[in-house]
Amino acid sequence: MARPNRKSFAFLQFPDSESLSSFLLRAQETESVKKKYKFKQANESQQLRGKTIEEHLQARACEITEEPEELGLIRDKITPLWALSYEEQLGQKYVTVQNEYMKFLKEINIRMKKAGTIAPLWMQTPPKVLDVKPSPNIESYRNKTEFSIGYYDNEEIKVGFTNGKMAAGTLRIESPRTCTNIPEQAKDFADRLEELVKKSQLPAFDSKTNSGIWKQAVFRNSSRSLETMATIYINPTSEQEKIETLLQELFPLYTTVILITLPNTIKILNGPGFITETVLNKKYQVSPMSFFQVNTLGCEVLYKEVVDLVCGDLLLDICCGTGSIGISCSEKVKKIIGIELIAEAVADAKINAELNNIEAEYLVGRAEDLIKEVTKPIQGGNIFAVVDPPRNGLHKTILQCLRTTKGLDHVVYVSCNPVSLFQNLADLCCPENNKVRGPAFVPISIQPVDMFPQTPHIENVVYLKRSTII
Ligand SMILES: C[S@@+](CC[C@H](N)C(=O)[O-])C[C@H]1O[C@@H](n2cnc3c(N)ncnc32)[C@H](O)[C@@H]1O
Repeated sequence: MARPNRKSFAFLQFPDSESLSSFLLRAQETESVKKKYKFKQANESQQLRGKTIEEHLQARACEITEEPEELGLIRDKITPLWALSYEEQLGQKYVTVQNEYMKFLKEINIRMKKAGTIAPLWMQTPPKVLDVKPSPNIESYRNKTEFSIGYYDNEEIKVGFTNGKMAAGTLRIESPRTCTNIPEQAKDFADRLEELVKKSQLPAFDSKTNSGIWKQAVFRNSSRSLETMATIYINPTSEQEKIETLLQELFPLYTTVILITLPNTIKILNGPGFITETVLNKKYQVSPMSFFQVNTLGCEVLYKEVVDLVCGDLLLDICCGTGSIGISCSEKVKKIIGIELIAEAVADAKINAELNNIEAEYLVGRAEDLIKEVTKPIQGGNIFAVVDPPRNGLHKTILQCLRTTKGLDHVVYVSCNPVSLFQNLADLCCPENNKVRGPAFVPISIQPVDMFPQTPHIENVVYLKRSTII
């Protein structure tokens, strides 16, 4: 594969038409879940520009003639703030949020000037970013750890985290032992799986040649239910039976063991095929493909912030995952409608609503495609939308819909990325113009919550109220 710098396309080269057809089939299968791909035959001049796989690898080998960059420690990569005290970490995160907030206020000013409107009252005394709420646990807090399976220095098979760079020739897998955010149980799982992979004598994935069988693994554990879930990902192979037999050694150790043959064939080898977790006294079933907040105790702090803000007739839980935010708020609202992209997560959400005796409706699909259908029949007021999108933030269609839906006067924006958060808030809070319709929202509170100690990541809960009801 050759991907020109900063371009949203790539040239793919296949050794034969059989490989091409099987690739197109696999691409089609993954398409509906994440992205839509377009494929076309490269023309002659493009073909001339493309390199063969061998030439590509050779060129890369030549690039490695320079002294390789010194490889950093894996704990610096996974937990870059480990050397700071927890207070210093929180201080650093506060500054990150504050900086993005300042950019947002500046952007609102620019848009007001462009629209020729006068500054709304809230701009005279904008809310302050509140102090970061700390995580109750600052080490071993992750309830989900994703491991790569590959090689250390080209030879030794490892299950751990990727370190180094492909282009510098330093890419390798390292043990997670020094990373303080990972629980011992997950580290032990990595060691055990490593032994099994070695014992199998089947190749681990090699990113240089894009070949090999054992690819990755995900370990989930609940400190509340004490349940564990080991999910192992492999490339398609005629040795699947041998792998399944080997993985039986894990059965007595973990509640559930799952084998996923890429791209998406899921086989539950042992146990129920999910893990159960408790957050704010509500029970949740979490399947291997479903999102769940990775720090359970930190998640309680985060959700409590949301629950304290919500109080209405209808709650739209946008990007709802396993339904956990809506379900946490269930005592404060009459009705919940959740929208989520991943079908397995929606299946979990439906079960979770039942488990907690809550009536809720869940829709599978992209929120940007479903939001109009959901908001169109809405009548009356007192509607809350809680949005909790992935790192890249909300789609423009959703932002537009939030602004134009009558009766939807409260938005609680939960975000793991301050950059996309404040960019989206600019669209929700700027004055109306010919691109952005509907009365603006006003930021009422900005509450950072630390869910990821030892790392620079920070969650935020921002409460917005419609300007017309203030
Ligand atoms: C940060 S997670 C939040 C999940 C849930 N609110 C929670 O607290 O566990 C974001 C969720 O958005 C879902 N998602 C991603 N893109 C989406 C889209 N375009 N439409 C709907 N859901 C989406 C993901 O599958 C994931 O479950």
